[in-house]
Amino acid sequence: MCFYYGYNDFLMDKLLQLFTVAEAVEFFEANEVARPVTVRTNTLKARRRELAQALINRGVNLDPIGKWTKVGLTVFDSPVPVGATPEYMAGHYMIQAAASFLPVVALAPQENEKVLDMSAAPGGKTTYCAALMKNTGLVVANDASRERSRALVANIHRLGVTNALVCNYDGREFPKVMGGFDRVLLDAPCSGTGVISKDASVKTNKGPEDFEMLTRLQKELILSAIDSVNADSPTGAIIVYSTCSVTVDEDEAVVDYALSKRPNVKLVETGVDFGRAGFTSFRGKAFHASLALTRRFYPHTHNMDGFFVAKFKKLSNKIPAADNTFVVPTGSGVQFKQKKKRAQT
Ligand SMILES: C[S@@+](CC[C@H](N)C(=O)[O-])C[C@H]1O[C@@H](n2cnc3c(N)ncnc32)[C@H](O)[C@@H]1O
Repeated sequence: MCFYYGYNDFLMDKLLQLFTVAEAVEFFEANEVARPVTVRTNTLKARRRELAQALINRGVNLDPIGKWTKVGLTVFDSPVPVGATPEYMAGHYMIQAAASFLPVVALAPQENEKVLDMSAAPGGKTTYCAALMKNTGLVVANDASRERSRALVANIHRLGVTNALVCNYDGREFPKVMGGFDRVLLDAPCSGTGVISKDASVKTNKGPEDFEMLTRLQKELILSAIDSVNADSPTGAIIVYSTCSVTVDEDEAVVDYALSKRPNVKLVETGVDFGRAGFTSFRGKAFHASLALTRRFYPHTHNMDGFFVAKFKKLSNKIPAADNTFVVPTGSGVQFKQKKKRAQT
């Protein structure tokens, strides 16, 4: 199979652990085929019906993506490049993979909230958040890479987003730089095993040390994301963790780690009513039972990129720590460590 599909032994083993052999073959086959081109209507500037008509008038053959989104269109074929139409230039839509809508659907940002997109470039999800918030409140669009942030800034301008602030911190520096958010999206840097049809180099360019490095970073980032949210937010206190990878190490294992380190959060329904439930155990390791609330999306079952989405609700700004102290994270209002009072007997 490695030879036939062109994967290295390490990744082939990892992926085979996820599926029966028959389903693994379906997954590998789906990775050989490009996913449909999809676009998201930018509701800050356009309505889907009018956008669809404008594109049809240019000879584009399209349809709504599905019942679960009111803003997505699938483009079957087009006589003009969809990234160069006057409607595209005017910011009426974003070319965005259908699966990449899902973390924002789960995040469900509200008008006038303060939202952090911790790893935002090139901005598909930031601009979707801004549209749902109708350009009110604030979206802090952060990405560690200044280079990748150029596209983020360009998309923010093209789509007419006026409530975003772009910055280039390492996400692990939050909430020290800024905290108290109503919602945080961590669309984490990952191995990209869900998007092999777009980038076949993933088949061979990742080894054990890459996974070690990535999962360590994902674990550090998810704790920062949680600590950056204000549990007392009257409308939110929500964290969404997503990846475009299907490996358990980068998905359920990271979420399970976060639940163990931050008992002040719990998993909740993602609000996406399709996708497969996350693993509650894997290769003999049991995860928290609530991992069943997370969602997995696969190219061979949903005809979209492989994706993982988990949604947390933060219950308290205090982190019960192992040494009997409560740690109140910086940026959430108070900055101190306090000895937990012993229960009076
Ligand atoms: C999956 S991509 C984000 C895609 C983006 N959310 C979108 O929808 O357009 C992951 C991003 O994480 C950024 N990144 C990597 N390490 C980071 C870190 N330590 N802190 C913040 N961002 C980081 C990368 O530069 C990359 O742009």
